Amino acid sequence: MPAEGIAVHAQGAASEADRARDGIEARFAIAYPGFTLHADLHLPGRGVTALFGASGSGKTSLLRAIAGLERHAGGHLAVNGAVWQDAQRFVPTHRRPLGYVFQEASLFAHLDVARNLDYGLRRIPAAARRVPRAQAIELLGIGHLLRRRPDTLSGGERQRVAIARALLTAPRLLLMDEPLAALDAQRKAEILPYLARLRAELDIPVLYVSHALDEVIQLADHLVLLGGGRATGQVLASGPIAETLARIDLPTAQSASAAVLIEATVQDYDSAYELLRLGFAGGELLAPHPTPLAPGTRLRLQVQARDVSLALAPAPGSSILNRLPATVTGLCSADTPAHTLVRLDAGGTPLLARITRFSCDQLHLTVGMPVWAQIKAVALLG
Ligand SMILES: Nc1ncnc2c1ncn2[C@@H]1O[C@H](COP(=O)(O)OP(=O)(O)OP(=O)(O)O)[C@@H](O)[C@H]1O
Repeated sequence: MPAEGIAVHAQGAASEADRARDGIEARFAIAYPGFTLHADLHLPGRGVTALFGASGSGKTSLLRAIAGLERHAGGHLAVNGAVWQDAQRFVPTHRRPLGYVFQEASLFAHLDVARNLDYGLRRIPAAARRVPRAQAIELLGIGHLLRRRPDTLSGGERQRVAIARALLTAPRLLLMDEPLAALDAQRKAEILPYLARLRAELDIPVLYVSHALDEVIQLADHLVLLGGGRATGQVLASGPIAETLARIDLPTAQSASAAVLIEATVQDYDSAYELLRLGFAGGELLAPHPTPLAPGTRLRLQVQARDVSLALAPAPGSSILNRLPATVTGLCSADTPAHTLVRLDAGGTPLLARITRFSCDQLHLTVGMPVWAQIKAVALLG
């Protein structure tokens, strides 16, 4: 394996170096007894990249390789121009400017929140700090918790402290390994907006391991999909989130929970019916919401493939609010023999519809056909 890694690097040294300056270059051949994963990734140097895939596909192993917690011969890692591993060098984990947030927050039980944060700060000279202490506290909403001990905090609060502490270590890369997996749905919903704020307000690239698609749709800009069998992990795709989720050749689209991401902007609010009118490239959508949101607010929407039905004409007398003219751009079998997955284009925005194979045959759907996409529910993801 080392020979392969070096050869790839030597062939295009100049262009590799240029590319690596902007982005994360990660090439690893991970080989454990009974499991292998070859990854050759060029990831954006900013924003959130999700490492998503089934249990055992190698997400954590890849993250540990990137952190330098496991040393794999022949590996190559450069983060926005800084080489952390190649044929000649291996920067040990404690010398890598990275923050690591695990599933369970590992705070010091005998220290209050303020001292837990200061512990992160100790080894970072003031000039090197990238996120001021006050900003980290404000971003994670933990100002009122500073005098509390970790055992008096909820799981979500503990995790917010752990994230703030990771930010204070002046990271050039933030690694998060299922940081919400130990939380119940309510705690998860509480903490997700804080993570979305980090994405919006900090210029630190994040690699985010998850196997929860809703989390990924809410947070990620780029998606790395891992898959494979029990003994072999594989990178199935790596690309911008919206485009990659709509690829019908991938298991994400073929599963019963398939969904696409639409970026929309609030147009106005009908307070009599508590409905938001949202604009996006493919038209307008209405979504119930208990409170007004300011026009111009940008939102991520999740549209489940199972909530999209198709009609050949705009059906009158239906309770479905959202109907969009669209074109069929792809058809393939879904997760069960009874279902078909239809890819659609609505004014440049890809959509997925999971319909019965029977309906697909009844409508004689073919690629290129104009249809009406009827969307039963739209989840607003903030
Ligand atoms: N240090 C190790 N030695 C041997 N095998 C390992 C080691 N670490 C991980 N594995 C194996 O590598 C495979 C991938 O594990 P990994 O934890 O990376 O998967 P994952 O996608 O993060 O899974 P999950 O979502 O369940 O956390 C598994 O089969 C695991 O048993």
